[in-house]
Amino acid sequence: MVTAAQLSICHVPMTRLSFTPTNSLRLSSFSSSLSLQWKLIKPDLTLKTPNFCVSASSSMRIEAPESTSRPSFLDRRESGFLRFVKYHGLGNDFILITPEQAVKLCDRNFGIGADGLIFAMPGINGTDYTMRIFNSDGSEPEMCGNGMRCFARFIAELENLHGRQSFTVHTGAGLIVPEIQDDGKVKVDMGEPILKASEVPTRLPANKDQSVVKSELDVDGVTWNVTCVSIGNPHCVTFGTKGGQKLQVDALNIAEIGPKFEHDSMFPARTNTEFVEIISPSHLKMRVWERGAGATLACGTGACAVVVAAILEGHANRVSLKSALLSAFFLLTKRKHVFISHFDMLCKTELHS
Ligand SMILES: N[C@@H](CCC[C@H](N)C(=O)O)C(=O)O
Repeated sequence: MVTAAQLSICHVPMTRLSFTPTNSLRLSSFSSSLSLQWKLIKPDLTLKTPNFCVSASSSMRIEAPESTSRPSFLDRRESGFLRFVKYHGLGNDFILITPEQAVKLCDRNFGIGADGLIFAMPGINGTDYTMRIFNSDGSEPEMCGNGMRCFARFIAELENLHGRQSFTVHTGAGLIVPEIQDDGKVKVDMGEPILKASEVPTRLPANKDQSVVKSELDVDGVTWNVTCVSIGNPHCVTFGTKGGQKLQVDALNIAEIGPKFEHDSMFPARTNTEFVEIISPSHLKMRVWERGAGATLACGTGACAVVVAAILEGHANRVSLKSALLSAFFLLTKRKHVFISHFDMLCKTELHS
């Protein structure tokens, strides 16, 4: 279930970027605001800038967002406090804020703590909204599956939308149309997976059809079999080493091996990496090392990439994440699209081909 946490953050009135809670997302000065505030955050017990302080005190509480007749939960504020909202999709967590509050707060010890920071912005190219996401290292990925599900819920809360809804969202990976179901859960058509090596992108030698499927990648003297897929963002999926034992993902030192994949010269844009254990032909287990965010509990684009790679390598059609909260499967139909959706503690990934 996607839940929300609210963190009260001590706010000292800002000279340049004062925050005015609003329902409107029509804002134009976001880019310059972001670059200004990005530099202001320094890890310290209490973060202080001339404009802003984040107190690591006991002011955090977790609560479900209320559904009231009030116009927006962002409008509810106590004097001297700003409300930030944090959502997670299966533990893959994000701070959702409006551009006026553009501050990097992903630090787990001295900020709110999150895998990424998402900006809900005005739509461009005729879309309803634009989603920009920043990894916890400050890099900007093209797309984020769980982030898009959280984004859709955030927009629904912000705009007081109820029932079945869908809207168009511009992302770095193009147009995405999340669908909020009647029960509030969000399904996202993640589009057609990209397999062409140069577009993933990867420098690994491609097969005749230009894809990199079950290819060899040397990492620290060990040869891994990998399949490279872009779900708008780059993924390297491995089911194990060449001629090695079946991968046992719980035993993997992901903090050691993950960065080596991420920064391998074969991946000019770095890569997200999914390590996958074949539990049975109908059940896969995955751990992910995310580009720019490290080990996370779940990854929507990663789950889609694993499903695609499993099909291409002929392994299986079900995926479960280490968090044990996620089980994914695919369906084959006429459109070659992958979908994620959320059913209580189940995240469904489907490949429509
Ligand atoms: N966790 C996300 C992916 C976030 C972006 C990723 N770290 C990247 O840099 O591509 C998901 O749910 O898809």
